[in-house]
Amino acid sequence: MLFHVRMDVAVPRDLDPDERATLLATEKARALELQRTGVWVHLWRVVGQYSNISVFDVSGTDELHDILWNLPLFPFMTISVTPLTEHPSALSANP
Ligand SMILES: O=C(O)CC1=CCC(=O)O1
Repeated sequence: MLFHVRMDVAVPRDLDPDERATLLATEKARALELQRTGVWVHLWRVVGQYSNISVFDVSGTDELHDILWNLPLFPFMTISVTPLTEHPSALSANP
């Protein structure tokens, strides 16, 4: 199942700089790992915002919830999820 996910990031400004660097590095490593396995299909920065738009390809809501809940940045993100299905006019639906 495909899900459109928006993550708005708000890391506290007073977070210790070393902690911040470690947090972001850990998040990046996890994001790269999930992209390499094909689960995190798209990861785009929203222009001018500390936000991303992502597409995940997972077995269902439980897997997606588990992935998002365990992201290192999860405590500092507001996340919104939209389930996707094939559009009848998409090329993929009209071979
Ligand atoms: O910077 C972000 O948008 C949050 C984030 C998600 C994956 C990653 O590496 O950073």
